[in-house]
Amino acid sequence: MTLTAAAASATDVLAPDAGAPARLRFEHVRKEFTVRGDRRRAPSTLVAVDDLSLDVAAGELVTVVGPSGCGKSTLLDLVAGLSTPTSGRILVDGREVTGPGLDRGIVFQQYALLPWRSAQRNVELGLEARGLPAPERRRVAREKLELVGLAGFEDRYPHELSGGMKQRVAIARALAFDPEVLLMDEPFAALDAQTREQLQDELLRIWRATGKTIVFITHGIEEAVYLGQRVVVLSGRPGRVRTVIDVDLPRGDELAGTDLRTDPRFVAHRHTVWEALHAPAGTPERTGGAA
Ligand SMILES: Nc1ncnc2c1ncn2[C@@H]1O[C@H](COP(=O)(O)OP(=O)(O)OP(=O)(O)O)[C@@H](O)[C@H]1O
Repeated sequence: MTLTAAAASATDVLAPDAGAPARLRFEHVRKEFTVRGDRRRAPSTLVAVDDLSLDVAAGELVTVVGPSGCGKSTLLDLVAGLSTPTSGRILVDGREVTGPGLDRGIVFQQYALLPWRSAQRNVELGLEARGLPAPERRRVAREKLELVGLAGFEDRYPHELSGGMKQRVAIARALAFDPEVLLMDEPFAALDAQTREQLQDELLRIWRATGKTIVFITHGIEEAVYLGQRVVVLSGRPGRVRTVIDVDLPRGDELAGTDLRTDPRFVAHRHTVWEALHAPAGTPERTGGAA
């Protein structure tokens, strides 16, 4: 199916379920940066994201792909409240995001663990800021480390952990204060292929166990299709929603030890995302699954 053949209205693209209120809503978000001038050039304005609208339902796992520099990280910073939109709004459960908050947890590509703290104490960090008593902090941190498959590694320091383990600690830390939304910015990009695939499965398991709403940014088309219930494809800068693709694939027990990546439906979805990424600028938006 070509992109033009399945063009759909922007409203269809925005609403995963018209009846359910969005957990996360982007309303015509635009973000400009001022680029410093020099002796030859005057300062200028760079539009990183423009008129981006999207709804993410509670409990959804949405992946976001787009060309390098199209504003993916900018978008995540905006949701995290680390920067503010130039215009438009971002809402979490109907409340406008105006700064960082405990309703949003973030996992970056670089684990950002404190090297002088054990895995357990790294996970406890956010809980200390909330003023949770020590026994409660320890209990929650142990529970989250167990959830990410690190029971028994509580006392290890970051330098004693593999890259995959460090990223698990970072995920446990983000989950520790029980955020509504988990924001993940290319969290597995620095890992080797085998560890990455393992953590993708772990993330799906954690997502099913916790029911969190997850927005996952990635460069990888396969990763986007493997993880996402919907794949949001952004256009080149300024980033706009070009296409939203529903991914309808067998999950969990249905898979029964088979390699989903070789399933013809997976291959078809991957191709659809590839086509969307490589479509010429100005191609109409579309939504739906693979052809
Ligand atoms: N603080 C800033 N000041 C000026 N320009 C910025 C700033 N932050 C980002 N940009 C610019 O905004 C655009 C989008 O950057 P962003 O990092 O969001 O893209 P991205 O899609 O995440 O890129 P990549 O896939 O390569 O990581 C880029 O052109 C970048 O140079």
